[in-house]
Amino acid sequence: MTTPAILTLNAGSSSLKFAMYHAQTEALLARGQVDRIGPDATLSMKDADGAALPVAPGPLCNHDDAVAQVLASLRGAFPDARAIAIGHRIVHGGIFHDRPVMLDAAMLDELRALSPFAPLHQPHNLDGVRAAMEAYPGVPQIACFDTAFHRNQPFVNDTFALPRRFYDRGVRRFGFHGLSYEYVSGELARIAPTLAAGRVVIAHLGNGASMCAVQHGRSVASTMGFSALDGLPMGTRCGQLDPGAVLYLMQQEGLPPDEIADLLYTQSGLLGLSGISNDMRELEASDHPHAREAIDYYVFRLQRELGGMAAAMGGVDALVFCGGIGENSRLIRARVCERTEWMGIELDHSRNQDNAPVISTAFSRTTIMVIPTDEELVIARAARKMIGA
Ligand SMILES: Nc1ncnc2c1ncn2[C@@H]1O[C@H](COP(=O)(O)OP(=O)(O)O)[C@@H](O)[C@H]1O
Ligand SMILES: CC(=O)OP(=O)(O)O
Ligand SMILES: [Mg+2]
Repeated sequence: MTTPAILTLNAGSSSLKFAMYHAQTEALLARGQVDRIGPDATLSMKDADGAALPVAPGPLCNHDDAVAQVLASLRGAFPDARAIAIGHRIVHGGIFHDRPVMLDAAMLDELRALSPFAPLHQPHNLDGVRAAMEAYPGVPQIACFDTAFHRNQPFVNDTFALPRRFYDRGVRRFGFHGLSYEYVSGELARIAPTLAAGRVVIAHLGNGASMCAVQHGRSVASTMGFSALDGLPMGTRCGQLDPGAVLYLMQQEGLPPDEIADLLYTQSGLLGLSGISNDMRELEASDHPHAREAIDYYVFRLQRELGGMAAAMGGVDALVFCGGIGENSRLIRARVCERTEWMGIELDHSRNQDNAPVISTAFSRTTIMVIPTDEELVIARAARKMIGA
């Protein structure tokens, strides 16, 4: 007897996250990741209870290697599983895709043309697709877009005040992290339908970070814009930046475009400000003044953007934290909620310390929640639906 399975792949610039689900029951069978793809890469895999599973030995020097070793590890641990669909996280779906699509050669060409819009994500996402197509010829491959959730935002959040022709050419705000927002909004609708029908701010605080204003279940504003650089500061990305600063780097400091891209994507954010680490745990543990200032800046920007998201909806009924920092950092959550009583936000410090699902006081006008996100499950559900499993 074979087990029909759905695989999900989420290929980042230096990581590959994956999961496998039972196609009929949607039960998680395994999840894992390859970190720091290259000579020092590591591959780990766990079962649904979090117990470590053995992985295949072999090189993890590039994305092709990583996909091959992941597939070999899954085959080794689940010899009876048969992949009937593979779902992929694709960061950029362009201006038209507001839902998942089946991948074929023409669609791959269309998505490859979007690589300049997301240079640090899209090419790797598509490398993952190619490697999976070669390993599983004939198995349906489904693209799930990070941009889809935001595609029907109002024009005022979709555009920049540039001449119109650039909007028509796709210089728009795409939002990103949409799979996470879809999961968290869905969970909120399940746990607290009245709140989900109102005005919700979701803060996705991982290595990449953004906030989204979700009203009546629909994205109306978000902090990430044209690229995954905008909005909140992140592990290594700058977040909101005056375009004049980029002009200065080009014109006065003479930095070529590739170096500027590297600076903004990989040397800025928490890492750039602290000079110590991109990892919030390390910064929280450090007593270096630059680590403290990096956290101060992070919190300050979060508070400013929170005010902006609330303003976009005329108020806020629920604030939801997710992502590695949002789900785990008591310090960041507590500090973001400081001096926010004017917005009706009142944190219950002991619930926050306990990492409780609801961390606001009984008197808080705004409910504050922590909902662990699950982008993989959103991808698996979409793939299942696409093939009619
Ligand atoms: N207990 C914790 N306290 C503070 N930060 C944490 C904690 N656990 C994880 N993080 C932070 O979460 C971030 C990674 O988020 P995650 O969502 O796992 O990343 P990715 O975007 O790669 O999926 C890192 O900055 C890490 O330090
Ligand atoms: C779109 C984006 O920023 O994704 P990540 O946070 O995974 O880098
Ligand atoms: Mg992430």
